[in-house]
Amino acid sequence: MTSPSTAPSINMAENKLEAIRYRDGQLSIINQLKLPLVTEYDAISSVQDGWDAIREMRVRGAPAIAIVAALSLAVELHKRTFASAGDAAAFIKTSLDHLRTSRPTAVNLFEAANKLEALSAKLAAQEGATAQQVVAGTLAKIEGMMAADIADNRAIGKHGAEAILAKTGKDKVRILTHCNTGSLATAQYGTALGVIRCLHELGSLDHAFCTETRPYNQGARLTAYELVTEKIPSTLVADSMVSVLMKEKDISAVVVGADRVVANGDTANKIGTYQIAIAAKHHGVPFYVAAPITSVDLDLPDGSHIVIEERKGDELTHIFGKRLAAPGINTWNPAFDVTPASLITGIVTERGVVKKPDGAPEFDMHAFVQETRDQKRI
Ligand SMILES: CSC[C@H]1O[C@H](OP(=O)(O)O)[C@H](O)[C@@H]1O
Repeated sequence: MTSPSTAPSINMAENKLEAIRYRDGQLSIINQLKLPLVTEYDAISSVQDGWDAIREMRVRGAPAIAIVAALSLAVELHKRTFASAGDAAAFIKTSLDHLRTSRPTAVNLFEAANKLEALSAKLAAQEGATAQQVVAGTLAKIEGMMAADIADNRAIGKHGAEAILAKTGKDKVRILTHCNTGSLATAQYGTALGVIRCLHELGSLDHAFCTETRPYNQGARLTAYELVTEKIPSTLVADSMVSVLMKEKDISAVVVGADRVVANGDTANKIGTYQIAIAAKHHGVPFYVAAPITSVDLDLPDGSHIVIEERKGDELTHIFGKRLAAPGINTWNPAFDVTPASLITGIVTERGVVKKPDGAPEFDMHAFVQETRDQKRI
C-alpha cells in the first residue's frame, strides 16, 4: 500500500502543504507517523485502507479524518459497478458503518457519514433511480468536501484573528496553540493554526508558541513543521512549560482546535488542552476554540457524554519505536480531554465567533447554529 516517495509535501506552485491528494478517483495521504523526518505518501485504494490510515493515525485531525474516510469511499465508488440503486446505497451504508468504527471522539467523521448515508438513501429511493445516479450524487458530495473545508478554515482564520485583536486591543499578538490543527489536520490552512496563519498574513502576529503535545507529539512534529515551513516566527515549548510561559512571555491569547464541541460549549480536544485552559484562566489569558460547524455535536448536552478514545500505551512508552519508559510501568493514555465551557472565551467558527450570553457560564450552541443556518453551505 505504501508508495515511498521523495516528492516534496509542499506544492510549490501554490505554496500549499498537501496532506491529502485526491485526483480522479486516486487518493494518497502523507504518512504523518513519519513526519517531519520523512515525507512519504501512502496510497489509499479502498475503504479498508482509509480505516487503517485513520486508526493508525497516519492521517489525523478531526476534519482530515472525515475527509479521508469519505474519499476512501469515493475511491471504491469510482472502481465498482452495482446491479441497482439499492445495491449502491447498501454498499455505501456498509462502508460508512465500518468507517465510523475507526476513531470515536472527533464528531466530524460521524457528521459526514450521516450526511452521506442519508443522501445515498434518498437518491436510491427516487422513482426509477439507477446505481449510476446514486454513485454520481454521492461522489459529488464527497468531492466537494475538500473545497468546503478550505473555505471554512479561511473564514475561521479571519473571524479568529479579528476576535483576538479586538479582545486584546493589541496591534501584534503572541499566541499559544496546542496539538496540530493546520494543513495536516484539515483539507488545508487549518482551524486554530489557520487563525495564526491569518494573523501572520495580516502582519499582526508577533510570535506563535506551540506545545510538544505529548504523547504523540503533534506539536513538535507537525505544527512546528508547518510553522517553520511557512517562516512564521515561532517557538516550541514542552507541555509542562505552559504556566511559566504565560507568566513570563506575555502570551496574548490561546487558540486550540476541537474534536467535538457539544451543546453547552464543553469541548473535547487533544489531551492537555484542559490544563492549558486552567492556566489561561489563572493568568487572565483569553482562551479560544477554533472549529468548523462540522465539529459541533448538538445531540450531546454537555461534555460528560463525550466518548474519549484511549490509545495504546506504546505511544507513551516509546518514541519512533524506541522505548524511553522503564519496562514494566503501567500506562494510561486518553487521547483527549474535555475543557469546560466556563474556561472558554469564545468558539470561533466559519460563521462567526460564538460568545456566552451575558453572565452565562456556558454557550448556547443550539441558538448559534439556528441563527446562522442560512449561511450553511454543506
Ligand atoms: C483541527 S484538528 C482537531 C484536533 O484533532 C487532533 O486530534 P488527533 O491528532 O488525535 O486526531 C487534535 O485534538 C486537534 O485539535
